[in-house]
Amino acid sequence: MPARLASSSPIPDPQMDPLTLAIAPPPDESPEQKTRREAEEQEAKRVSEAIDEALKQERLSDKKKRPVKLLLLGQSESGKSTTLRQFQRLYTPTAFRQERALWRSVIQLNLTRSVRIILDALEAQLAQNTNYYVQSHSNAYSYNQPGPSSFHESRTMNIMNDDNDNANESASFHPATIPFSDHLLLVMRRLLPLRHLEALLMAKLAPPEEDEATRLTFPPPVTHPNPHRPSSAEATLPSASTANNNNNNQKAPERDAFNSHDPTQIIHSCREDILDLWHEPAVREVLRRRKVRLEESPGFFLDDIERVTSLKYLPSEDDVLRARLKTVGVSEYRFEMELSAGKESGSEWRIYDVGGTRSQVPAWVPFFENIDAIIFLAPISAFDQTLVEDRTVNRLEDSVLMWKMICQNKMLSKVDLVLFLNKCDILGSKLSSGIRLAKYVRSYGERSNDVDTASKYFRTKFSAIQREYSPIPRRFYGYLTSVTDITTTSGILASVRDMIVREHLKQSRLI
Ligand SMILES: Nc1nc2c(ncn2[C@@H]2O[C@H](COP(=O)(O)OP(=O)(O)OP(=O)(O)O)[C@@H](O)[C@H]2O)c(=O)[nH]1
Ligand SMILES: [Mg+2]
Repeated sequence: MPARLASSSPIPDPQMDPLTLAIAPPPDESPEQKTRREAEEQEAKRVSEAIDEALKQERLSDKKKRPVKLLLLGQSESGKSTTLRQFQRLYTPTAFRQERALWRSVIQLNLTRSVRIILDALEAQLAQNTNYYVQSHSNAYSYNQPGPSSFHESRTMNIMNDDNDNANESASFHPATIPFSDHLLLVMRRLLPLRHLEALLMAKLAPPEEDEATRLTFPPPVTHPNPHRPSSAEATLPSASTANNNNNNQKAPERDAFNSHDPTQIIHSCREDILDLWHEPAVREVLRRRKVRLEESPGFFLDDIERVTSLKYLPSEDDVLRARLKTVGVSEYRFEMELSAGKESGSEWRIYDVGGTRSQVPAWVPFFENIDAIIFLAPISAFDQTLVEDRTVNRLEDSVLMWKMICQNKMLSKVDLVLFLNKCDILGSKLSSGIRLAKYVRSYGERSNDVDTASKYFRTKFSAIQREYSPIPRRFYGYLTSVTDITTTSGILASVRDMIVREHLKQSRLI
C-alpha cells in the first residue's frame, strides 16, 4: 500500500519529524507548482483508497470461500466414524456405495471376533463344568457352601458329555454348570479354524500394537522390509477422507491377500456351524450368565449370518454403518455440498474424525482452530460399561468429563456445540431387559426406568453442564440419536447441516 502524503503546509516547521520534513512542499513553491502538487496528492489518495477497498473485498470473498469445518468428538466407540459415514452416505452417495465392497474384510473380522468371544465363553464354562465335576469327586466341596454370585440365581443344570453316570448325577445338582451336548462340542471343534482366521485378518487390518482393526484395506504388498510388522504410518486409517479419490484401493484386496486362505471361503464353509452355535439355547444361557451382551457390542453381525457368510456377500449401506473400525489419528473427509438457492457460501465441507481413546485426546487440540461447529457424541447406553483402555473408568463418567472439558475450553468458546446423546437404541434394550439405570447413576433416583425418561434426563444434565461451563453463552443443540439408524439420522444431519451453513454464512457477512 503506498504511503499517504501529508497535506500541504507552506512554511515547514523545524520541529517536524524528518519524514514529514522530506515530503513537505518547498517554501518557495509557485502557485502552478502548488496546483500540480495538490492534484498529485489527490490522485495518490484515490489510489490508496482503491487499494484499501480491494483488500477488504478480497478478505470478504476469502472468508466466503472458507470451507465449513466440522469436528467430531467423543470417547472411543461413541459413534464418531459412524456419523461421518452417515454424512458420506447423504452427501457423496455414489462414492459411499462404491466403497461398500471394501468393508467386507472388516465385517468378516467383526463376525469372526463375535464367534471367538462365544467360543471363549464356552471354554470358560466347560472349565467350570469340569471343575465342579472334579470337586464333586474329590469330596472336597460341599454343594451347600456359598458359591459365586451367579450361583444362587442360576437354575440347576446337568453336566453332559460325561461318561461317568454317577459323577454326572452328583454334578447335575450343581447350579453353576450348564450342559453341553455332543453336537455343541462338535460345533466348537469345527469352528476352531475361525480363531486362526481372526488372527490372520487382524494381521492384515491392524498394526501389531492394536487389538482391533484400524484400516479398511490391506496395506500394499511387501514394500516394507518386514511384511509382518507394518510401520506406524501404515497404521493410520486410510479413512473416509478419501471418499472421492480412493478408487485405487478398490481392487478387491482379498484377491491377492489370501490365495489359499480366502476368508470368504473359510467363513462360508463354517456357515452352518456358526448358525448352530448362535441358535443353541445352551450358548445363550452361557452368554447370559457371563453377561456377554453381543447384540449391544460394536460390529454385531450374528443376526445376519446367512447373508454375511455367502460367497457373493456385498455389504449393504446398513452393514457399513454397523461395522466396527477403530480410528487411529485424525481423518479428514472433504466434500462439496450442493448449492441451494440463497446459500452463496459453505459449499465446501471438511469433517474431521478423531480417534477417541484417551491417549489420542491431546491430538485433538490442533483441530480446534477455525472450526465452525463440533458434534460431540456421548453414548448414553454405556452407563454400565468401563473404558477398554482403562477398566477402572465408567464410560458415562468419562463422557461427562470430556463434555465439561470441551465446554470450558477457551479456544472453543465461540464454537457452536451440537450434542448427540447416542446409542439410544441400545439404551432402550438395556433398560427394557431389566438393567436399572439408578443402580449406576444414583442421581437418577426413583424415575421410571424407560428410554424416554432416561434420555431426557441425560439431555437436561448435559445441557446444564454446557450452560455452567461455557466461558460465554453460546448456541447449543442437543439430539437423542441412534446414528446407525438411517431414517432418523438423515433428518437430524440435515438440520445440523442447515444450522451450520446458516451460522457460517452469518460469520462471513460479519467481516
Ligand atoms: N446400535 C448402535 N450402534 C452404534 C451406534 N452408534 C455407533 N454404533 C456402533 O458402535 C461401533 C463404534 O462406533 P464408531 O463410529 O466406530 O465409534 P468411534 O467414536 O468412531 O470410535 P473410535 O474410532 O474408537 O474413536 C460401530 O460398530 C457402530 O456401528 C448407535 O447409535 N446404535
Ligand atoms: Mg472412529
